[in-house]
Amino acid sequence: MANQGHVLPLSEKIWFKRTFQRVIDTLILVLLLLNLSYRVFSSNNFTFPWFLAFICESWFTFIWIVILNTKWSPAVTITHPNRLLQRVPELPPVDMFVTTADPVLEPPIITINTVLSLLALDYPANKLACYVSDDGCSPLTFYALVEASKFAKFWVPFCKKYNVQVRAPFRYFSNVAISKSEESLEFKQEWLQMKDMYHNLSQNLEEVTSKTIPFQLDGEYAVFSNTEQRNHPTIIKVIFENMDGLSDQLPHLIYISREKRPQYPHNYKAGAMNVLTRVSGLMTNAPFMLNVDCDMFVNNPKIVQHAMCILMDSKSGKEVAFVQCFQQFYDGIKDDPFGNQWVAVFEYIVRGMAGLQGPFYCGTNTFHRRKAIYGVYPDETGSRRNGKLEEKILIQQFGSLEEFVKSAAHAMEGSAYSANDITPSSFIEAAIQVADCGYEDGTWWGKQMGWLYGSLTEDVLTGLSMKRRGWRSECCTPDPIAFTGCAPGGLLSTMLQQKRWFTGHTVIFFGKHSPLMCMLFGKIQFRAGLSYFWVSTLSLRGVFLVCYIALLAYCMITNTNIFPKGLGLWIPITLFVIYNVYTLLEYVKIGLSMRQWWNNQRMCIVRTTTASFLGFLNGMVQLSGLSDIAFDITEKEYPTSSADENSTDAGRFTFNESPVFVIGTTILLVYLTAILIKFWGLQPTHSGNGSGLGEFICSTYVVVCFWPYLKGLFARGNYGIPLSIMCKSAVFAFVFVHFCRSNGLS
Ligand SMILES: O=c1ccn([C@@H]2O[C@H](COP(=O)(O)OP(=O)(O)O[C@H]3O[C@H](CO)[C@@H](O)[C@H](O)[C@H]3O)[C@@H](O)[C@H]2O)c(=O)[nH]1
Ligand SMILES: [Mn+2]
Repeated sequence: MANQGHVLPLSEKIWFKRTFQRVIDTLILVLLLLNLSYRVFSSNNFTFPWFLAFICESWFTFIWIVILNTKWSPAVTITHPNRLLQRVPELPPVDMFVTTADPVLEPPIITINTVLSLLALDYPANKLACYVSDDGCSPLTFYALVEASKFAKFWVPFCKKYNVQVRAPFRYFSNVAISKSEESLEFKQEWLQMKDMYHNLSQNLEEVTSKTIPFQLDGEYAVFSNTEQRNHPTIIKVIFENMDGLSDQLPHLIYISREKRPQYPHNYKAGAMNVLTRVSGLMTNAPFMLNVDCDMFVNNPKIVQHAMCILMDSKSGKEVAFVQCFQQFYDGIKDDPFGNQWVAVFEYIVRGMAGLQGPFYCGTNTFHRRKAIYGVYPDETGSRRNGKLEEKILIQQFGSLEEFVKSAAHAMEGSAYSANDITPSSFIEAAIQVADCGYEDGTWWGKQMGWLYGSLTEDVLTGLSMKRRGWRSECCTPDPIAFTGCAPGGLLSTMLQQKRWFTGHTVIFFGKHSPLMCMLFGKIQFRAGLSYFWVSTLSLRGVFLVCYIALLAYCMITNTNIFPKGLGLWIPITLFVIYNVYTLLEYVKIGLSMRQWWNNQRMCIVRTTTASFLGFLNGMVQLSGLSDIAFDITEKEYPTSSADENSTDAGRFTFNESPVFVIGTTILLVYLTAILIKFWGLQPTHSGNGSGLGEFICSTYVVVCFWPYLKGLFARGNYGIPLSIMCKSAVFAFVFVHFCRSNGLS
């Protein structure tokens, strides 16, 4: 039986044929090139705006080449967990990491739902350990976890007995009703019992949260007294231990709040992940690690088996550093009004990358190979760097705790995991040492290994550095989907999230781990490296688009043109039409609506001019060392029954005084002015070519994209743009228009 497993592959990778898409992709590229050459050869039009347009359009053409390259040969990896099961004695252990950082923005009830879904995975419990990192140092989170582990003793057996699919109780009970008559009486009774227990649990947490002094900080909780979020010693608590190593019990559950001191940078999530890696290295040292954000619960309980099919595949699995599952969301607002669900991006871009050296690391829903995180090269066997496993070198790299260095050496040699007869709690003291904020001083942590520091998108950076060493990655997309999480609730949190990402991308793009450097000096392949430009230029696109949009407005206001007249105009027009029809078809093909397509197109313009542009500026500030940019945590909302009452308005744009709204409002005001100037014939007349149809179509398109802002100008309350934003934008718009007119008339 075991033999059979070796003969049949655990996973298979299939590349799709996409002839039609390739033809259209190429056609669009040809049109873009045609447009550029037209600009070069019609030199009689040569002016500064014409030149700027040429630069921007060259950039757009370059981005199209990046996209075309990325989408050219998509692949899907099919996994066969049933074959894996024939090798049960070989199933490797997996350490599971959950990060949370703020009990208010990330309510503990959400975190414990994620934890419960992990504890209930269809995988031998003695091979799993769940570590929760709490950067909020919150007794509430700890309390919630303790209560959750009590509930888990009933919940996990229930899920396994009835083969429940969604094992995060809040989702399970909100989706499933037991009306079906074919269900057994026993099931119905147990179901009601579980529902009751979960209800009590969440009520209890709600009550505790609402009190000003939730509970006395004594006994188990005494360690939390006199702590501040940014100033406290390490707290590690083993909440549950699978003492006897039984496969049908519960996995270990461990709470960690790493030490924080004001004078030490804590490096946000990357710092937390590195502490988790070290603490788990001491306690369980599993060769694989699963990383999820606190809101990303398991949607497919067999996901570990699927991922192991890829990582354990005897043929190609050895070079895979990480397995990435798509980021998908539950209860996403219909038709994705804020463009934060990324469905088409995962389907086309990430799948496209999967056909090259693999998808980028998205920060959550990822299975890592511990060895790869430790900075080993894929072909290194046993010995590491210079061929020596010298302890001195290892101490320099991994830090001075001997116990940990030994565990790391084991992990790197890939020596068989010895069933741990020592339980996690016997390592607490050592674990506290490696969670110290000074432990990493002078070591390689965050620089050459572990989660890398310096960028707010530690995920992309860390993934790139592994690719640089020659590792690959794979997508794992089983049915049902692996994990689902919580998309940002509104326009503002979406923009702030994306601004953070784009700040991080800017830093990566200009840093030593930029895709270009990885291509030149690392083992990342050419096309894979080029596909990384898709992510890492997301911020730079803001600069070019803002320039282009400003240029168009300039043309309208000063009655000049950047688009050709006559026959030449057909090039951009054809391009515009084909591009839009083509992307629409792409959406329809994967079952998305036309509305969603339009929302995403619109948000692409809004996002790029706002989040990308600001992200770029922020990134520049960070690179210049002027100030450090903080990681703003995205708020996670726990669905309450009152939430869907106003669901019809859920997709409406809401505004507030945040400066992120200034750019959009300014663009809108400038364009409205420009169009008015054109209609009232206030444009200066001169002998040259005036602005024409091309400029007019584009301006209309921009205004249509910012339509929700236009409505915001006249709406009230949350839906209206606040006066202060309008005033600031009006000043900017006035300055711009004035500048154009004084320049254009001269
Ligand atoms: O100091 C911090 C800040 C954040 N987090 C955790 O990091 C995760 C991601 O934070 P979130 O606010 O949800 O950010 P998102 O933008 O939704 O996250 C995406 O983008 C991040 C990079 O910007 C990645 O780290 C994430 O994994 C990825 O899901 C959450 O679990 C947080 O608890 C910490 O542990 N410590
Ligand atoms: Mn998130």
